[in-house]
Amino acid sequence: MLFVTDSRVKSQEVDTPTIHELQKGSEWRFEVAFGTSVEVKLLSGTAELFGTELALNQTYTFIGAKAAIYTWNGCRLEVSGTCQVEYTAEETPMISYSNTHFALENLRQSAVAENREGPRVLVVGPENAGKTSLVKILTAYATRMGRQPIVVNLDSREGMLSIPGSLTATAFSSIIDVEEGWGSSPTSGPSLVPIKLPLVYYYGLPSPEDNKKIYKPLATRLALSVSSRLMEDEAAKETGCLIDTPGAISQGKANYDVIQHVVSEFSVNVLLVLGSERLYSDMLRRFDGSKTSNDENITVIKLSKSGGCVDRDETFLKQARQAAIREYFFGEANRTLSPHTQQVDFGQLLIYKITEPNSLIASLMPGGEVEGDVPLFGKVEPSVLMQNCVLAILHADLGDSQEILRDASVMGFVYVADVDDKKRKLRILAPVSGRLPARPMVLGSWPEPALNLVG
Ligand SMILES: Nc1ncnc2c1ncn2[C@@H]1O[C@H](COP(=O)(O)OP(=O)(O)OP(=O)(O)O)[C@@H](O)[C@H]1O
Repeated sequence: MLFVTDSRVKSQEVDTPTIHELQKGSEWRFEVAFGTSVEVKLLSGTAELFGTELALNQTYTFIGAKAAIYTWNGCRLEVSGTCQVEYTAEETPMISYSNTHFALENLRQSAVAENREGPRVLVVGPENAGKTSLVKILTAYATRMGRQPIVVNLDSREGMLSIPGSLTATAFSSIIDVEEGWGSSPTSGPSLVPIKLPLVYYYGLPSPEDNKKIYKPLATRLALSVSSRLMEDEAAKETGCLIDTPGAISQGKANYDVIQHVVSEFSVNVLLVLGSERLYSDMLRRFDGSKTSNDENITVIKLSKSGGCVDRDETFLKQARQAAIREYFFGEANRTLSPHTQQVDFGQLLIYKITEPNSLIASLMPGGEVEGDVPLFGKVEPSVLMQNCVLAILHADLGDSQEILRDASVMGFVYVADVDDKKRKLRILAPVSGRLPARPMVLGSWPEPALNLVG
């Protein structure tokens, strides 16, 4: 979801606003394409978007959004602009989602009483089952009660407070931005909603299956950071963590090893299974009644998928990824950032390409002797193929081994605006000014090259 003040977009909003009267327990579902905008204002009553309350009389602008505004007690909404799809639904799973939140609250209270960690919650389910939306709702409900959940995103297809391709962990102590969803964390400049700074790892591939030898260790790194944060930070310890996952690990037994890995690394004690009877029964068989490493029972809970969940087509998802990359560097209308371009020589950069064992290119990678036949990364020379790609700068040193590169977190991302093969120079867009640090950089294949970021 994006907010922009663009005259081309605004000029389409000439129609008079529509008023929606929502009965208690219902939601207004809407879809807005990229390139058009819809403005929503709460005129009376109370309403929330994926758990985050809307303020009365404030105008929220949505671009490239598929979402729902739910009301517990009834409300009036004023809507301007054209939605691709919009309707009101009386039947929603919100009561069971809120019961889940209160069940987690009970676990948090007993964790405090027994000086243990709050629940570590894993959400699994097929693609578009509403996993991310549920994690947003549970995060928003927890923060509304003054809790501080750590939210972990293990879905590299979409970024959470970072660009797609990354895996993150973030402490949420303040509200989620209504217009932005998770949004991206600003690389510079002020923000209306308090800034959340994620810990970022770059996986650079769309699915865990693409390279489990990188994916699983990254999940382990995140789990280690989360557990040390839970040890050090009382508010986070009481609340526990909420983990979002990619649909791919829930679709077929071939990837259950990834679920097993995440459950054991994060000491997950609550497994929420969304929208699949078969997955629920598989998870029950595998985990129900088993114990975590700290001897707590693992509980598996089935939740139904919301009828509002929409299958997003590839064009929409691609536009969302492009918007997330643009936003990382440039921010949005109410929070513009100041990225900086600079020329660098080919020789100044050390770039590694992430290996995809399933792809043929991998077999052509030079060097590397880690784990079996295929190296994790291959050194690559800058070339025009990198144009419009994003590179992750790692918290690592130039001579570090493949395992250290694999386990290193991300300092920030840069964008390759231009490559001049003849002069052996690149034009790089960085979020902040100053010389690029002398650190290894990683090129993945996800997200795909961004279009025209600097024109
Ligand atoms: N109640 C709802 N009304 C309208 N849209 C909704 C509703 N719930 C979810 N959506 C939308 O449906 C889409 C799929 O939901 P979501 O991203 O939560 O699923 P997911 O299981 O995380 O998907 P994936 O596995 O692809 O990451 C999203 O665009 C989301 O905003």
